[in-house]
Amino acid sequence: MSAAAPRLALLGNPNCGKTALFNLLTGHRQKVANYAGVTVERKQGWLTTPQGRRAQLLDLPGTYSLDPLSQDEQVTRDVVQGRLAGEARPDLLVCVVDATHLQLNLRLVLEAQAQGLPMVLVLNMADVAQAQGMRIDTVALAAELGMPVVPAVSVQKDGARALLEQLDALFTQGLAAPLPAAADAGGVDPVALNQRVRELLALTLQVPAKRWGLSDRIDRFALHPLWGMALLALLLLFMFQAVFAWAAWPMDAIEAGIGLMGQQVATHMSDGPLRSLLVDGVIAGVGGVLVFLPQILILFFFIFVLEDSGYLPRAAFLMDRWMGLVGLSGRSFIPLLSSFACAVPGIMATRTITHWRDRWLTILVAPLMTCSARLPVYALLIGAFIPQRTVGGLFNLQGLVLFALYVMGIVSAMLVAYVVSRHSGKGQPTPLLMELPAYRWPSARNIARGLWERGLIFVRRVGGIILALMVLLWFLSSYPAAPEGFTGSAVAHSFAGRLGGVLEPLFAPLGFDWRIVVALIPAMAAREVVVAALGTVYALSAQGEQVHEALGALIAEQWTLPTALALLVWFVYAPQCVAMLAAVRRETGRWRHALGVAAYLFALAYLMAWITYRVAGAWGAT
Ligand SMILES: Nc1nc2c(ncn2[C@@H]2O[C@H](COP(=O)(O)OP(=O)(O)OP(=O)(O)O)[C@@H](O)[C@H]2O)c(=O)[nH]1
Ligand SMILES: [Mg+2]
Repeated sequence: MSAAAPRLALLGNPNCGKTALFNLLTGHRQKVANYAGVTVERKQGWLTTPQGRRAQLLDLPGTYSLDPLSQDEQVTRDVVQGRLAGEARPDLLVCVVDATHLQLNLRLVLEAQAQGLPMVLVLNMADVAQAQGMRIDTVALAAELGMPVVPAVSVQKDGARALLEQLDALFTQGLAAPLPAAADAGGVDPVALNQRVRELLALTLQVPAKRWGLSDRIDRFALHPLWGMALLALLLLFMFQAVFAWAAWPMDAIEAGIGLMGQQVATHMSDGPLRSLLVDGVIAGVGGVLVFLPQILILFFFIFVLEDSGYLPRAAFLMDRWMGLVGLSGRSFIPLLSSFACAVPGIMATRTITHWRDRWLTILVAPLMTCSARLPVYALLIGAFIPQRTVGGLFNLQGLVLFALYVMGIVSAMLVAYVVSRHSGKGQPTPLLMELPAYRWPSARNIARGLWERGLIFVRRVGGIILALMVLLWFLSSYPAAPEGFTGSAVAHSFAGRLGGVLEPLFAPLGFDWRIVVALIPAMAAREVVVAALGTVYALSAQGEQVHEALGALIAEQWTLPTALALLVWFVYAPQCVAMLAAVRRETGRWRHALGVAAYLFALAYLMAWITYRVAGAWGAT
């Protein structure tokens, strides 16, 4: 790229649509959602103006002020002031404001003016402002502020045309050289700032008389201490019911397809290592995980709807009091909720938490939220051991058990937070200051795109790391081959079987036999690998009629209920996820912290699985 290409940076309050604009201009697909604090690091892309000029565009975390409170806001200040090592200051600030919240948003614009950089003001969400009957005199605003002002709708195909044309005009003119930044970023007098904002609004903004909006009416119910909680519980319960109920037929279809493929290969190939690799390693292992694609997509469908609608910060508001009781702040809610998808972005999202103590506590318990990689494990075991029964005429028992496992993770997280915060001294309770965005219909395009991407990620994982691990596991479980006349399972004679045998005594108190232990080892890389690994190990050790049975049916025959329950509980706590531990190391800067997380999770997993095994056994569930 040409070294002379101008560098543009997007600056604005949280949730004003910077990332939506960034995606529209650069064609990227960064995460956009209807709550504050979605973007926590700087992202870079390229845009092309209608006249064919290229410019570099930076997306930044949202901030209310250039006087940063949290780590993500600090990134924004550092970029704007050119404090980031190895990175020049931007040549132009593209200030984005939510046109429906000018009073709040203009403060940052005025503060940014003290930075001495050329600026453009984008009045985003122009569609919403118009629908609310607002009128903004852009000409007067531009004259008052001394910078170009353009409207934009960042979620519409051509919504940034005015901005692009304005950029062309600016580039033709030549951008002014930046002046040195004001020494003290937050040094603007807040009283004077508010006064100036009021003046500007009086001159340029016409709003219709305030009506009770739909958002307010919904919120009277959704934020009610009692009804609001009931709604939240119902929403979550419905979600887990749907994960089982809606996924049934697509899963059956995928399973049938994979079964057919296995049979075709088995009948058309001559017996030998290659056939075994394909049937037992690839098809039984990898295919076994692929079956869970529909459930993962359904889970993400709900997560996307919740994110896009604006409901999440309401849930955070409802939960704030309860989180305070265990020493967590309401700010922890969204990072913890993101951890339902995956703990890695959840741990990254803790950058929005101001106090280190609150942040560390959130990082510590984030892995206890049930991530989507555990879903295949849960679904496999629930499908095999929990009967498909209707409870109370309404709920399906499998969905209820799944819900209970999620609740178990949440309750454990709360208990751990409580114990740790009691022992690490009382922190300052930080009040939850959070904007409640207006409710919005989730955009079908956004959701479809998100699901497509999620599906691709899952299939790539299955075809990449899981496939590779399964080939390796197949090899380790097939060699050395059992000698002629060896009685018992051939797998037990292999490398993997011997290793499983050595470790078996350690896990025997939990009811795990050597096959489960063998499957737990590759699952260190990623939790859902255990499903594939069980598929491979059981396919290799299947005899006679069992050869054509699906994994679920096989384990239902061979395991006792206490073993299955203990393994389920193991995965509520399981520390097995290299990516999560690496994220803890990255965000805290210390290996010690990552090892601490691994150790406490392992201890908890072992203890809880043991208790489950003993209690279920004593209950007579054999
Ligand atoms: N109707 C409408 N919605 C918009 C517009 N721009 C963004 N949105 C929505 O506003 C919400 C916030 O958008 P984001 O792009 O994530 O906001 P952000 O400024 O990057 O937020 P942070 O990263 O948290 O600072 C999302 O739900 C978008 O779909 C717009 O012009 N019109
Ligand atoms: Mg963003």
